[in-house]
Amino acid sequence: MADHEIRVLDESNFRAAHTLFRGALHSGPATDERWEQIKASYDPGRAFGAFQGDEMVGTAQSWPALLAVPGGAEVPAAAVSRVGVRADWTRRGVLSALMRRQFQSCREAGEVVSVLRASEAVIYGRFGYGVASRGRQLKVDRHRVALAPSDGTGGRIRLVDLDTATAVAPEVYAKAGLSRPGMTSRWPAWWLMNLDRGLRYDNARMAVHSGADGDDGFVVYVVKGGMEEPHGKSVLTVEDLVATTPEVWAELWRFVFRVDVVDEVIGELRPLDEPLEWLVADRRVVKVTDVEDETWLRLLDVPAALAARRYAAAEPVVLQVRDRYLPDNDGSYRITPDGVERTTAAADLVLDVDLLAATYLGDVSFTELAQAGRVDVVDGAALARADALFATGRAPWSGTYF
Ligand SMILES: CC(=O)SCCNC(=O)CCNC(=O)[C@H](O)C(C)(C)COP(=O)(O)OP(=O)(O)OC[C@H]1O[C@@H](n2cnc3c(N)ncnc32)[C@H](O)[C@@H]1OP(=O)(O)O
Repeated sequence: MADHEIRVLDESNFRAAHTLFRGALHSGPATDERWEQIKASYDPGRAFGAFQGDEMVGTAQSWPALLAVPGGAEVPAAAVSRVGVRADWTRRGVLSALMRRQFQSCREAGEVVSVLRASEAVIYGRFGYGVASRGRQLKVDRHRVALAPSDGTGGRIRLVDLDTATAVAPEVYAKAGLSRPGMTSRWPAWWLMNLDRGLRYDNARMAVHSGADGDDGFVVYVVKGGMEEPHGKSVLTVEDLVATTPEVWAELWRFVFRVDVVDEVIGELRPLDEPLEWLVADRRVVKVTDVEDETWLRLLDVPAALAARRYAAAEPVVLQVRDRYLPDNDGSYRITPDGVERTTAAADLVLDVDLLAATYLGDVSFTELAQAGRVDVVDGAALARADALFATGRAPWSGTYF
């Protein structure tokens, strides 16, 4: 019998859970002032604790969100976060128990998928999470930036204060919509924990673009170094950039490159196919310094998830999916451009549910996975069919870090 039990947390133990989570990541407890802001981000019924008696030894929580899938549908998703097990309790099955409980409760809430950002890449694959989108880290020497000619947008960019920022940003985000596979809606606590916190405590700035139809894009950035340190490099990091049109996207980046007393511009977890190189005259000034996993995706309800996305024109394929944690997902699925059905027909390709998640938004092809020996190939010709069916026009990307 397990030496701990999982319970739903309530207001009386949210703070202890937060302190436990921060401790697991080697940070100290939040101050009273910070906690006043953070406590609203705990959703009753969505946070769990692992207890031995009255002592909490592990925790995990989530927020309800929507995930955009290929074809444009938005499926109910759990955005999982604040996962931690006390260092003296690790490797005793506490996270495994928390995950099982969380899966159960998310499925009861009708959530089709869950998404998270992983502190370490070795943790979540066993629970059926796969890397479904990635981002690239960019470094630009601002002194070498010459912007390619442009007519601009005819709009205007203005710096805004905290009150305006917190009013405008969610509206612009809604206007822009979840325009690529992998994007998620942003829940109220996300804005609080990111935009509000950044502007209030971390010296972030927000610039808003407005055009003929009002506010239609914004960029949040923070500048560090420079004047604070003698002879230091001044580095501007783009934290968030949301645009309703490609023209506004370009104008916001041009604005960023024009901010004075900046030596270097950094973009973190930017889309793999963001055409920043084409915005500048010399494409070599845009250095890709890293490519990292962004969305870890768990298909909680495989039939519903497969049915929610669209498929490109190609001959059908039968995928057999293995799911150790949620065995009712186990089985074969016939995928066609017209829809998906469970089938007893022989499988063409066999793969684990974490790898299906990796293909789901279009980040990796079946051929690539098969080449690495991660897919069992029954019919080699099916790889090209599966790749064609699952192909999407754009690299999946979320842009919402939590
Ligand atoms: C979404 C987010 O919040 S990401 C943040 C995640 N949190 C952290 O990184 C904080 C620091 N780490 C921790 O708190 C813990 O190590 C956790 C939460 C990652 C894992 O908790 P544990 O209770 O130790 O996991 P549990 O005992 O259930 O492990 C299950 C399996 O995963 C393996 N595993 C779990 N975490 C790790 C890890 N970090 N590295 C390698 N293997 C791991 C275990 O060895 C075990 O393998 P087994 O089934 O073959 O025996």
